Amino acid sequence: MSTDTLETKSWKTRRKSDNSIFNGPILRRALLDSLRKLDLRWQLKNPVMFVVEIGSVITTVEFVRYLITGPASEAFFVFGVAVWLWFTVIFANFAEAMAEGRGKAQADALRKTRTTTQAKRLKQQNRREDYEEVAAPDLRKGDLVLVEAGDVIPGDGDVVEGVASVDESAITGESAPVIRESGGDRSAVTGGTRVLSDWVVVQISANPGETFLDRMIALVEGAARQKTPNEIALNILLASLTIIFLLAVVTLEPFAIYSKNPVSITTLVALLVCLIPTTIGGLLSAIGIAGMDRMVQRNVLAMSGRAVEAAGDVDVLLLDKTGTITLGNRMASRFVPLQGVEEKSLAQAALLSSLADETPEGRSIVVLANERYGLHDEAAENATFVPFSAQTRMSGVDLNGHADGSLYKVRKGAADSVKTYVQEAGGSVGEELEKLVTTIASSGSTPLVVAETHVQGQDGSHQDARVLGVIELKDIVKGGMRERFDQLRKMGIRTVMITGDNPLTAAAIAREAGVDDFLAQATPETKMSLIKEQQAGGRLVAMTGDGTNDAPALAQADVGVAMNTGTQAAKEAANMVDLDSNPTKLIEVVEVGKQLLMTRGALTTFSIANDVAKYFAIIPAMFMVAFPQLEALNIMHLATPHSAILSAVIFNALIIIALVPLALRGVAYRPLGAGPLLRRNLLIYGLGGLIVPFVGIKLIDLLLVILHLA
Ligand SMILES: Nc1ncnc2c1ncn2[C@@H]1O[C@H](COP(=O)(O)OP(=O)(O)OP(=O)(O)O)[C@@H](O)[C@H]1O
Ligand SMILES: [K+]
Ligand SMILES: [Mg+2]
Repeated sequence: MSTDTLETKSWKTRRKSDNSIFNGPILRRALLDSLRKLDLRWQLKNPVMFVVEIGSVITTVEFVRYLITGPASEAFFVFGVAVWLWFTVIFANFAEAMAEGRGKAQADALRKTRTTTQAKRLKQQNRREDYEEVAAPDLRKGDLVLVEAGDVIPGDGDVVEGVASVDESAITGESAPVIRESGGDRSAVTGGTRVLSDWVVVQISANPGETFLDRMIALVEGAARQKTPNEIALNILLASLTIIFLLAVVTLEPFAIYSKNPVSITTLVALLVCLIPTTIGGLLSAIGIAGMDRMVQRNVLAMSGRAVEAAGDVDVLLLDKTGTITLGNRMASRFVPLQGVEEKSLAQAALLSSLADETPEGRSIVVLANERYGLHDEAAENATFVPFSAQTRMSGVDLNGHADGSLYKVRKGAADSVKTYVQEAGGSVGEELEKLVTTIASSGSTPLVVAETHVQGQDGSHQDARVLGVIELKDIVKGGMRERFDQLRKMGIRTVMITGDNPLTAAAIAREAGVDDFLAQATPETKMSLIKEQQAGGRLVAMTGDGTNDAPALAQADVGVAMNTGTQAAKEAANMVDLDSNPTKLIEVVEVGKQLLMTRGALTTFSIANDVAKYFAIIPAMFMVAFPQLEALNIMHLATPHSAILSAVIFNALIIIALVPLALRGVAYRPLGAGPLLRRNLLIYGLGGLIVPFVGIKLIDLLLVILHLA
């Protein structure tokens, strides 16, 4: 038992202590992997590096040829070019392997937390005593299992009965236990976590091999990674540039032969490699993997690279109110009867309507009725319970008491829903209720209206409906919300709170939390259509939520972040899961996304600018003998044609390895608008890309001369 707790700790500690990118074991594994990735089949997915590797093979063959035929000086030069071309490919492989390395180490640690547990599978529903022991891998979707204090939860699922505190450190790394309970938006449990106290019945929601832990392992390991549309587009651009330069270089040859100064194959290959965008070609995939990894560092699991990119461009953020902006344990705090109704009979009706209400709201009503009025939850005879739904916004009970077929119904729910219900049953709703609801809602609390109906006669012809009073549900806005929303505003992101609650409560909470806008009385459908509307206007929408009623919207959003505490439905629909269940995590998610886009943009700019300088180094070197007029181009004054070419190739390889840390860490993020950010990057990486190679190639050339290598 304690061993896997230890493993758990090590996965978190590893992550925390790991902020230096280069650590021993990861480095060793990456070095080996960069040799493994020399396999040409692997290189096929990266056209730029594929061409470089073919060039390495050609120059190696050339070297062997010169070894045999001489002259030795030429063999020496060709050897230098061949070696540095191999290095170019290996450095690019190394960048990718380093990016993958941390994920692989985490996947290993996670695998160790997968223990083979025994499960207590219930033979029938509602009979907790009656179970059989089976191995966790034998569980299937839909199975019900009992998990008691001390047991490891055998698979992913939703709590359908009971409340328990759960140690989820195996996946979240947080040691504080969390509460998981049936009925509300905190029902999801994850296989491999442990129940600390009490018991729960869990309905298994994933077959073996498809669990959250499996998906998490595949994700951090990069096994599930696919190229994003942006990456594919950039790759096509890089491939096109490569083809253009390839054609340009090939057509140089007849030109050179005509000038009676044929250029060697090695020189042509060197020229080609220097001109094609090897820097970004070599670092592109590392940048993407590192972006996903930075999400994991922040305890966010991004299911796709596409979601991470979309996060960088988000315009609108939709947040759900209860549990996301507020603490979410909406508790009944008082019963307020209408005139002529006794407080106790309101409490009695409220209790009756909540006996089978498994939501936290419902349970809190039972508790309050109990504490305040000593009322007890004796099971009602002949009761049909009406569970809460986000569509009806009501819950209650029908009591079929008497032989004469009379019916007694109690309903509680959102004010407008219950009002409509009462009016449809022939009752009336007065001024007094209106005022009461307004007062409670304006304070940010949620009013639940309680009504009763007596139905008489076999055909239900005689109905008598009336409102009894209101239950006040109190909720609290989480701390630090306003600051976070201010920050989002600075980043150019609009925040909208959406809630199933009434407009007055929504307005009060919205004001207190400092969101830009809100939408009240939202159903799952309206949440979804709001997102579609925004998307139709060309905006990228992010949404955070936890409830089952958020699931369709989470799936529709460009970036859907589900709280780990939420329901399985929400977690499955979303394309990110926040293990810390912190709704304002989206700020960090956006930052990581922006950082990814900026890093890719900056290194692409740098790479292309960079190649210009190599052009100035190599072209004069190639043709100076034949065309002395080209002296004007020879602004770098490199020692010899050979040293010029070799210096350019060496620089071209070294720049990749030099930029690996930047590719892995990402460029520094600043909350600036898109315009200033672009200008700043063009200045640094465009201008830098132009200047750095001139200096670098010149220095390498000097060094080669000093060392008598050229
Ligand atoms: N157990 C319940 N029984 C009856 N009515 C309820 C119950 N729980 C909530 N309601 C009413 O239904 C409304 C809608 O609830 P729903 O869960 O869809 O949204 P919400 O939790 O208020 O908001 P959010 O979407 O931010 O979570 C609530 O505002 C409340 O008035
Ligand atoms: K290049
Ligand atoms: Mg809700």
